[in-house]
Amino acid sequence: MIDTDERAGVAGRTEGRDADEIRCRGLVRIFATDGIEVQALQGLDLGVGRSELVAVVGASGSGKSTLLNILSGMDTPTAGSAVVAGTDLLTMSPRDRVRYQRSTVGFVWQQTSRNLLPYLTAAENVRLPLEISRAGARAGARARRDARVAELLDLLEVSAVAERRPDQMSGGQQQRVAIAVAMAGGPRVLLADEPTGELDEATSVEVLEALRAVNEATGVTTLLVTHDPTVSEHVARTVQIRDGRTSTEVLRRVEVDSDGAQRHVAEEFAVLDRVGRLQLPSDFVEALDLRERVRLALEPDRVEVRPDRTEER
Ligand SMILES: Nc1ncnc2c1ncn2[C@@H]1O[C@H](COP(=O)(O)OP(=O)(O)OP(=O)(O)O)[C@@H](O)[C@H]1O
Repeated sequence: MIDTDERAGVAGRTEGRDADEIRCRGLVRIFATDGIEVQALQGLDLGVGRSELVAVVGASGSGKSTLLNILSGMDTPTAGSAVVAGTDLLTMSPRDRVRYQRSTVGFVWQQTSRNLLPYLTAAENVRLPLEISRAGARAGARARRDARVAELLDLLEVSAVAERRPDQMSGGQQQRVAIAVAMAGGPRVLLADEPTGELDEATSVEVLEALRAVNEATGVTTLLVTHDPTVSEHVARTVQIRDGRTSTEVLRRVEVDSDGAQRHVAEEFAVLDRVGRLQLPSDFVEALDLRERVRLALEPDRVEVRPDRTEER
């Protein structure tokens, strides 16, 4: 839970630093169908550091899938910039795109059918990308590939179902095998789209913990998108998208008090973009009945936002 209701603006971090493994700046994606334009992303800024694990949350239609489709190289933004593991996603050639999708990023999707081949066992599903990738060819010896498959299944704690096909596994086991498949090629970035969308609460926690374990063990930069706001209880950084832009961030850390007891502290921040825009949380807007115009005042240590009551006078 959020300990405090005070939401401080953080400048710069979400905007992305040059060293970030995922860096989106002013990302815009406009869809035009039947003469109607939808702005799915409206100048989104996001930076994810190397080896960081970040959850992006947002309501339906907020732009999560659009963002992930761009980061996975399946869609191209209308404007802005997106650089992932040194690859500029706006300028990459078709050949770069194939290489990017095969070796730079790994994906886990919500639907098992998109992650795993139904007629292969867990071990065969994990072995497949190794056999078709260059890394696998270099690794050469079959024994080394087998060792890699065993290592990944062990890391994801699914060794016991190695010889089972997807329909003989639970939903949580299927998603953990899917993470092993995504990690097989040794990607620098792991992208997960609603990886817990079809799972019950307990199994969702199990899959989130598996993603965290993989992130910690391998240092793969991990970004997952979900509509489930409770994900912030399991990851150190949660970024909220509202109307195609990042609006708030929840940062979670462990504090140890003088008696050695551990306490989880979560703080929510408003995101300030490069040109000074921030979105006020809707509950703040409603509480003070803020509409159209507000009054701003610069105090020595803060900026005040007050309702404009001019018309009431
Ligand atoms: N191919 C498309 N053509 C037209 N509009 C689209 C297309 N893809 C997405 N949109 C629109 O863009 C907006 C953002 O969609 P997106 O799928 O990214 O949201 P989301 O946050 O992933 O939602 P959900 O959780 O429901 O999947 C929505 O208004 C959606 O209708």
